[in-house]
Amino acid sequence: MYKESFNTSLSLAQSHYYPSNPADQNGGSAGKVRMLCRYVEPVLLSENCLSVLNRFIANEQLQSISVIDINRRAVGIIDRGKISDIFLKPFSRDLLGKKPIGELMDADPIVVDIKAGIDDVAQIIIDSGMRHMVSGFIIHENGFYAGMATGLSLLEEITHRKQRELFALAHHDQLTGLPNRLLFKDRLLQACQNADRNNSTLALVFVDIDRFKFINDSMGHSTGDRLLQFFAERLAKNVRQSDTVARLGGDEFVLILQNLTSDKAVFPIVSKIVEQLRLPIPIYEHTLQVTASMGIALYPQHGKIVDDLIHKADIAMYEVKQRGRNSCLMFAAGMEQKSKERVSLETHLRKALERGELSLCYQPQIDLKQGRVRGVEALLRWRHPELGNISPATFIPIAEETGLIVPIGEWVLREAISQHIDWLAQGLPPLRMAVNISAVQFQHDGFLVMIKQLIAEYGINSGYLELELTESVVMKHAEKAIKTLTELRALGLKLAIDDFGTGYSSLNYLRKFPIDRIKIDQSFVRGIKNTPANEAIVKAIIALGESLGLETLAEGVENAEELDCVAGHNCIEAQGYHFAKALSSDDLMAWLKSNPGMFGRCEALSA
Ligand SMILES: Nc1nc2c(ncn2[C@@H]2O[C@@H]3COP(=O)(O)O[C@H]4[C@@H](O)[C@H](n5cnc6c(=O)[nH]c(N)nc65)O[C@@H]4COP(=O)(O)O[C@H]3[C@H]2O)c(=O)[nH]1
Repeated sequence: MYKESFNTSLSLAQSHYYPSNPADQNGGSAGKVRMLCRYVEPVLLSENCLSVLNRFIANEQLQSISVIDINRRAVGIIDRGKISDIFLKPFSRDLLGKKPIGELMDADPIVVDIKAGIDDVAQIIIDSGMRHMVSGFIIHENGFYAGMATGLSLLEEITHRKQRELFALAHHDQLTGLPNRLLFKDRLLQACQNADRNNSTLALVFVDIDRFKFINDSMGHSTGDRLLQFFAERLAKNVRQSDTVARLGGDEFVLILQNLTSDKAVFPIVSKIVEQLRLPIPIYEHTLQVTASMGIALYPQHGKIVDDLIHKADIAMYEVKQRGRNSCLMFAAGMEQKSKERVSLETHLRKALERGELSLCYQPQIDLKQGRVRGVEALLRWRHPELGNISPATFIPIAEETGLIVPIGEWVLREAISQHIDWLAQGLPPLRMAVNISAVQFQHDGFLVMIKQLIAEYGINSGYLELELTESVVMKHAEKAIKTLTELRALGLKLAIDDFGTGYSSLNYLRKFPIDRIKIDQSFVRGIKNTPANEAIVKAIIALGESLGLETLAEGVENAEELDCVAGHNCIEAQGYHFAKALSSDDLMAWLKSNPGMFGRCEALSA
């Protein structure tokens, strides 16, 4: 029976293995003494010293031998050092050889249950002043001798565990527990090798939370962290165990989907994930609804080299962002060229400001009742020495994504204010100066401070400075927007909602926004006479403005027909090619001179 229990312990000890996935090891049990247990034939208390000496001589691996009583209970331990020390003395073999072992053994062994935790044993050894650290301790199971463990094996186990912890730390993301970039690359390499062996396809999917930065900045970092954890859980729940979900940093996640039966097999999986990610996420007292953009690259179709594959999945994800987010796309050859152009444009844009390649144009805004210029809209222009004129529709989104819009936006405001002051100095009546403010700028922490500083620095009458914000910028996180708009209003600035009608507006909020003007988007003005639906919308927006006490301005008026129509519905102001395109300061002067009625009597222009 004892033999049986010894053998069981031995086989258990031998069969123990460490899981290969470090995440499993990390989350696994703290480790039992069972894994240290080595079966060593014990000696009986009544045996004599010589027989024990012979065992040590025959087996150099033995550091110590345990002593059991006739009931097979551990009662002592004999250390190799002690035995050899005694028997090396002259005549000791003869003198002590026939004595019972009980006289030489350490009668105070550390005996531990096989189920005890390794940490507890380590603590017992430390508490006993490190006794038996080398020789070992005796392990019992249900009161019977089960084997021995040396302190060395305990040390080794603890060291391994520390190494595993360090491995897990170095290879896992601390916030979500997912593999990090380092481990992800390793897994991807392995997955590619597997795909080669099995002749199968794998998909690498880049996942990015849409507008995460904004959520993180506006709702606080702890909400952001919680969101990332939820997001990680959702991703992990929606893939197979054999697949990998990793976090590369920030809000960037990746999936490695293995053993796909065909190229198309990835779409149902990814579409399902997109759907699942959209579901509301309860965080503290909020319920957040986020979306994600996903880019897919296939191995081996889109790249045989891991870095190449990563690059392509990233390009595909970027393309999804460009097309309005909240979707997934597979990499396609054309995307790469577009991405290269974008990167090159971004590099040029970074230098555009310091190289003086940016300038402003001004498009007149006309009061329709009086037929006079009331203001101008400042529109940014970029002329690159080799690439020529680059449209703001192309470079403003890049400036927004890279954060360059913050310094560029400040430059625009400075330039526009300087121009306003310059025109006044030239004797022109004050013109309202409308400046476009992008979402990134508006949400930037230093925005209000910067505006206050500019007003103080230039001494501009703030009533002539109008900020244009799009509908979506103010409607999203409307409560916060109301606060900022109210502060801007208190500084005396005018506020306009740009591209009105293209986004989603809550009438309730619209009522609360301290704004002065609604700019009707040009898509409703275009061909208004022949498109009854557009005319109805324009009419409704004008009526809405009237009822809320807001002025209205029709954008993109290109001909007399469109002008008559918007004027006929009592729109207050208009701008568009029918009057003038966006003009340089000099051209605007020339235009004003050739349209003398536009300013009424103005000596500066008639000079
Ligand atoms: N087809 C047609 N177009 C007309 C007509 N009248 C004006 N436009 C164009 O419509 C755009 C109006 O500006 P937006 O809606 O603010 O749209 C602007 C604005 O969103 C952005 N943008 C321009 N300058 C700035 C800036 O300084 N800061 C920021 N954040 N965005 C700017 O770039 C967009 C495009 O600007 P632009 O290319 O200058 O294009 C301008 C203008 O040239 C017309 O009768 N017909």
